[in-house]
Amino acid sequence: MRSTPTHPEVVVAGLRKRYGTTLALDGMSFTVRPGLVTGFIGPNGAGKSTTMRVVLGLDAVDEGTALVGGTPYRDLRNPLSHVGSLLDASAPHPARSARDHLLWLAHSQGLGASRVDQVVERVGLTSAARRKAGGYSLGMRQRLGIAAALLGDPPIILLDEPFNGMDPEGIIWMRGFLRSLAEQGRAVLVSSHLMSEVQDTADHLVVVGRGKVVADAGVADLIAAASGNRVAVRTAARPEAMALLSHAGATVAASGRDTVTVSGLTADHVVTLLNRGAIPFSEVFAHRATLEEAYLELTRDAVEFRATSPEEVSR
Ligand SMILES: Nc1ncnc2c1ncn2[C@@H]1O[C@H](COP(=O)(O)OP(=O)(O)OP(=O)(O)O)[C@@H](O)[C@H]1O
Repeated sequence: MRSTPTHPEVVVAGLRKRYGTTLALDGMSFTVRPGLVTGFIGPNGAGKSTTMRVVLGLDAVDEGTALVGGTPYRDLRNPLSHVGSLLDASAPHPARSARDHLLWLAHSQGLGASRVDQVVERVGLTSAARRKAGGYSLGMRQRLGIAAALLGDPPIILLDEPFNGMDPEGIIWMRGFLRSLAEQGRAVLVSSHLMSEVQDTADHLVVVGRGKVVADAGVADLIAAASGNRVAVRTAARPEAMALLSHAGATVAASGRDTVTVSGLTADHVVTLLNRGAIPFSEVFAHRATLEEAYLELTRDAVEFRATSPEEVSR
């Protein structure tokens, strides 16, 4: 049976950390709550791995606190039964099998072989568990790392880029697996630099850029915020429609093959203007952003190199 601490949460508050001239963490603050998969997402170098290392007591900070179940990680008496983590899925000794690796870890925690067999089965490695880990694919090493994280049956799980190296079948498995961990009441933090990896899995998103949080919200709220009050127009006369609406004071952008997204005007106003200008259109509808768009918008200033879209026109 799992012993759950009273507050199986991770609370990160005001973390600041500098590596030489690089400010890796610049006031990073958020909470990871039980029963939810929290996606920890941001471009490369945003500070995700550093934050996880700080939470796990592997890196010191210049300022701020990171608490696990109300306690700094280093003060936990039996840490692996509180927090399971996957930071770097480098293989264990290549000549050692997954099972032997896990047995060694389990013994260090006073756990027996039956727990090893349970976690091996849970991550779908049973048929490969007695093979040498040196021959494992990256996806199999990720599963082995997750099995190790689960050994102590912790209520908090931190996984850094667990989708790395997984094939499509592995990704589908991983999504369902993360959901099941949250449904068991665990607090699950999963980092990724790709929104597509976490969008069907996460309940909550902490979006980071340049060492700090740029959005901390439920998935639906993020989409609503990114959608704004924009209107989309489908038209065969896109250049004319863009010129007319832009002239009327709207901010317009081309999207898809034949669509213009418009902000600054109501749908009624857009229809009136298009009719008045005799510009044909097949549809005018409320624009709904995708999570990917929301993410790109939020992290726009945090990405060092990004190609600009030649289609974008603003007033
Ligand atoms: N040990 C280190 N020494 C020097 N700089 C570091 C070190 N670790 C991280 N950094 C720098 O700190 C910043 C944050 O890095 P971090 O690895 O935490 O980002 P990340 O969001 O996990 O990125 P990625 O998705 O690429 O893993 C980066 O600019 C990185 O180069």
